[in-house]
Amino acid sequence: MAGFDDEKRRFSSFQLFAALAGFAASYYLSRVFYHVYFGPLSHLPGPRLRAITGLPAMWTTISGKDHEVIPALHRKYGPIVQLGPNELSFAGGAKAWADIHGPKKGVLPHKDPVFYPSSINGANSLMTAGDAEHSRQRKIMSHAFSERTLKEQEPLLRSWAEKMKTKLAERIATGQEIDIVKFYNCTTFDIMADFLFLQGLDLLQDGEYSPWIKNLFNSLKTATIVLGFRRYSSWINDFIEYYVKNNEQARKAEYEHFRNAAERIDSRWNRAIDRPDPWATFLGSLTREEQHVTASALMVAGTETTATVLSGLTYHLLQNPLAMEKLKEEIRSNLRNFDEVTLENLARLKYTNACLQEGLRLYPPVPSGSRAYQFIPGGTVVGVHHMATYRSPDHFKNPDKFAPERWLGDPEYADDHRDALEPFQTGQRNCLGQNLAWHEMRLLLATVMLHFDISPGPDSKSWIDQKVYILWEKKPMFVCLEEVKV
Ligand code: HEM
Repeated sequence: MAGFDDEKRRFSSFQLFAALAGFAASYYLSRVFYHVYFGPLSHLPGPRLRAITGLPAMWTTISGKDHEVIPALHRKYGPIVQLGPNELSFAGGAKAWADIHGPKKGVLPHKDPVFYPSSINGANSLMTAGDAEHSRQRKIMSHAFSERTLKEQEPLLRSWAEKMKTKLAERIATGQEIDIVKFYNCTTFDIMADFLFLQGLDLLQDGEYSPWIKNLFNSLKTATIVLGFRRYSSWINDFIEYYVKNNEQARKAEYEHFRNAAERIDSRWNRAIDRPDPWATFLGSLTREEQHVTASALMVAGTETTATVLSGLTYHLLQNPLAMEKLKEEIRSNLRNFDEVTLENLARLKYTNACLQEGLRLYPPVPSGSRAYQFIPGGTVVGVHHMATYRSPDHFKNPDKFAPERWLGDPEYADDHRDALEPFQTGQRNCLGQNLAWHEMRLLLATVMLHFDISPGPDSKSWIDQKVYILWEKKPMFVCLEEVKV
């Protein structure tokens, strides 16, 4: 009899559990059903599965395929695509840029805190600062990136370009292989370190990455995978925020990057130099903690980006020998020797500038763009997708073709929407370093083209087959260089 009672109790507990589970499942399904068919995003195009679950968006991100999958979705569904239950991607050209990022007086796109997690020391850089703090920091920092300040730093920039040229020539003499991507990276990291810390990182000296920079590149894939999971679920995000935020072991790579930048900032103030140091003014107006996070941010934002454009452009020039010849001809006929390679002279070279625009279009350094969030409805993450915009036939004729002429008034490309290209983003949160980036890109490109004939090395055609972990996972690009007497 007792056995029968036990059995009955067990049966009713099972029934209760099943009823609760059934209730939870139907509640969840009805919410999903409501969201997909009647919710505020229900009228927007995109695959139904993506409206139901964030899994496909997570998978696209962690498999490094954002740059292929999202443009393909835009080609199928149009300029607005729902990527996940609360995520929209835009590829609508100039209007999308203006609607999402501005300029709109007084309205800042609020940044997605998942994409821009809090820093190690709790201070904010421009990238993560809230609205009020952002305008204070931006005002302080904008002097450092003005044309006047950059002109003051011209000798420093030119000295690094000259060093790159010397080191490339030395490498040719040794007969060793030349990975041009590495040389561009070594140069841009040395330059940024020299601005920030008053001393380069000695990367160009041997044409090799230091452990700090190797660690930085290696950590991008893990960071993207963590980001994919954080965006998939607010529970996972909360868990990571709670358990990982102050766990130095779990954030080892981040801590190492931060410490490397912070230590060098501290020692910059004890270093005596005999050259102008315009960055002292802006860095000195930030708190020491802000200086640390700002240096950490600039050692990524102001380095790899510029080297990426140069690498992508070199790839496209190697695949388009006629364009390469035209570029060399413009540079060599206008600049007779390195003394004439000045920021002012370089800004006048039309074909050089058109090649760089085309390089930025075909291979934008942050291919997926950043995620701001706005209020359509509250909390929906929105962003303009660079690759989807720039490879869209709605905006550019022959979108996959390298055609610098499209920036030079060629009637064949008269209907291109040139104002859709905004690699530096628009609005109050656009790239503060774009003037510096332009000078640096022109200077390093012209230095290579003036002094060397460059031709493809082994496997260079397939170099472009890459994944994206926030930034391009750039492979080595081996090239054959021959020095030209100028
Ligand atoms: C071709 C090279 C570059 C490209 C394509 C580029 C692109 C961008 C983009 C798209 C943003 C917006 C990011 C976001 O909101 O998440 C940005 C922000 C920023 N970039 Fe660049 N960047 C380049 C080079 C540089 C350089 C050389 C520096 C400085 C040395 C720099 C400093 C910054 C800073 C400080 C911000 C944050 C601005 C703010 O939030 O107010 N960038 N950049």
